[in-house]
Amino acid sequence: MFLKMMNDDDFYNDAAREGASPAALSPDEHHRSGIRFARRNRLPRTCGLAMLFMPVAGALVAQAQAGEWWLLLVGWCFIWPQLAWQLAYRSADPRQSEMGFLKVDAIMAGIWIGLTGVNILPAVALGLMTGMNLMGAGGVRLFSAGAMLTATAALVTLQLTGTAVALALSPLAFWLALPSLVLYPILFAWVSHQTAIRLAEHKRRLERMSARDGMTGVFNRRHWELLLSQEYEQCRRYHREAVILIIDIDHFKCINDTWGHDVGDEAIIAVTRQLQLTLRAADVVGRFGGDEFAVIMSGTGAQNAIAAMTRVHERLAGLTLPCAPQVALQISVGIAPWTPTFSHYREWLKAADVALYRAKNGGRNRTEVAA
Ligand SMILES: Nc1nc2c(ncn2[C@@H]2O[C@H](COP(=O)(O)OP(=O)(O)OP(=O)(O)O)[C@@H](O)[C@H]2O)c(=O)[nH]1
Repeated sequence: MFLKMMNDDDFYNDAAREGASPAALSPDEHHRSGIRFARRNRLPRTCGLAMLFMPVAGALVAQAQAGEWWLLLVGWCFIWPQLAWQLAYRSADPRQSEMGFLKVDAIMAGIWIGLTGVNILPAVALGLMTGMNLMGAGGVRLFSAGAMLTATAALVTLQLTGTAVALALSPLAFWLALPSLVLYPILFAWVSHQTAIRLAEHKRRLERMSARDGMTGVFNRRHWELLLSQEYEQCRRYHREAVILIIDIDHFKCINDTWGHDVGDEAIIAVTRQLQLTLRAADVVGRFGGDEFAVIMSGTGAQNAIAAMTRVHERLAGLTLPCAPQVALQISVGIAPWTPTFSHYREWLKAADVALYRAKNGGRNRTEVAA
């Protein structure tokens, strides 16, 4: 789980891969997510390969390898990380390219393991770095593929170059490999931690988006009903007082038709603000869609709810919309106190709806309490 979080987009896209929604990401989003993926690998690769230079160089000296290998080592450790990033960034499919580059790293690690005669500490440092990157980016599947590539590349290199296997541990090799063995896992953990923080923020944003109405910021109907069902359970268990209110703007269609939808939207936002300003912070305001709102008042009786709504009526009477000062904003309200006769929260909701209907039929701009 933790390693998978290194690659947070994969974490979210598991459902898509399993067939739930293959078209979850648009091509643009896929491209951007690929670039983020490549960017996440950039720092570990840059620092990791730089750290590997000394242990591998030390072992190359011991093996007296030819000069061109040194050029390749310098190129891999210091130029390749920037080149890989640039290539992935410019690629049509950055994720796919980066996956390929991780495999290139695995092959290169195998080549160095071969050229150093499987010198144990550089080999462990090489395997550790590439292994962590592969596992973090693509899980067990990519790690296994990478491990195979590393092993094959090491065997082929040993064969082709005729390098003698030198498994012995030297103090110099130990000191040259130590920084990468200690520092790279710490760096990798830090990058994972940063990814986990971003993932948590992303999750919070998604949760907020899924619970709130986009225009007004109050709870949407689905989430409000969830909170109502919880309130209903509390009332049933502890027989405590609570009321719900359904609020509808009067003649809203007329406001829309006369002044346009922009003014209609402004009216909806104005009513929301008046409700928020007038009601207690603990009251749960939701928008049912259109011009209809709902409120849960926990620990409150019908009389207090009526008093609160009288204040809202008064505030609205004194309110003018900047874009349409002639518009008179009025609301009708249906109130339903909880009673033990309700066998489901929907019956409670229905009672408030019936009260609202009575308020509308009784002339609007008024509050009615369920019988
Ligand atoms: N501007 C705007 N209008 C919306 C929105 N959602 C729904 N509407 C409109 O709101 C109107 C709802 O009107 P109703 O509540 O059915 O009727 P009304 O005119 O308010 O009449 P009464 O409720 O009987 O007083 C419809 O014309 C919808 O098209 C929105 O987000 N913005």
